[in-house]
Amino acid sequence: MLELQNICYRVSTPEGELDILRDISITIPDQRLMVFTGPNGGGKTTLAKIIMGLVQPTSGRILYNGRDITGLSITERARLGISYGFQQPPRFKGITVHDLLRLAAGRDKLTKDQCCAYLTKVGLCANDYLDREVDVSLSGGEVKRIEIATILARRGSLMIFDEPEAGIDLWSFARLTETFEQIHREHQAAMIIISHQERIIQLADEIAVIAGGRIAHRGTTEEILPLILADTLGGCPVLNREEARS
Ligand SMILES: Nc1ncnc2c1ncn2[C@@H]1O[C@H](COP(=O)(O)OP(=O)(O)OP(=O)(O)O)[C@@H](O)[C@H]1O
Repeated sequence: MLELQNICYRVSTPEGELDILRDISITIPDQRLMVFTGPNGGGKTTLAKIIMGLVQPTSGRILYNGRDITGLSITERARLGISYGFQQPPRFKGITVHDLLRLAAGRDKLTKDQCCAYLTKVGLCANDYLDREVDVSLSGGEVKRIEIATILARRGSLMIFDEPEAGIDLWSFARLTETFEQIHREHQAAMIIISHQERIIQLADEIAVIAGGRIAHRGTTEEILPLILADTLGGCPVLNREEARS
């Protein structure tokens, strides 16, 4: 179980101090599929990076399975089973897709067939990709899918995907959605998926709408999706309601 307690993140800018995240508290039980959604710049990626240890919160605590991991490095968190797929994945010149999958799997020795299975889950054919370098010759959508395959190969207990739909074609997206569904159905891991896609939002056990550095709203798909899909001519109804309350 992941517990975020009163997470704040403040940065100094030439214009002064800027609060990116303001007192975020949320608990994500094991095997839960949580979707973070909300307007651009709301703070979703920053929160995901704080969970992974890429960004250190200004204040607040992160507990994973009861242990305080706030001060742990990325590597230590990865060892505990947390993995994160970047919104814009890095490339690794000189490293093949096969190497990357084997590195991700760690001690598990991956056979070619297993690599093939992971690539298939993201809509890629192993024959075409296993020996290719993860360099600039790959398209954005290909790198994105390869990175997601490495997260699957890691077999962690908490997988965080940052806009997995970005740059991915409709066919691969459908395959990817099935993969998320399967992981969830088979209780393989907890997942946090940052997404703006209705199809992914529909998979969620719970949705958190993050806006202005706060959790503006939380609820089930049934509660949140109609609000998001409602007429937004006057702005986001979820957020408007929050503003009216405060
Ligand atoms: N180090 C920083 N210095 C200044 N501003 C920052 C810093 N890190 C994040 N921000 C700002 O904080 C806000 C939240 O960024 P973040 O990437 O978390 O948003 P997001 O909800 O993931 O957005 P999107 O949906 O566009 O990916 C943005 O306005 C961003 O420019």
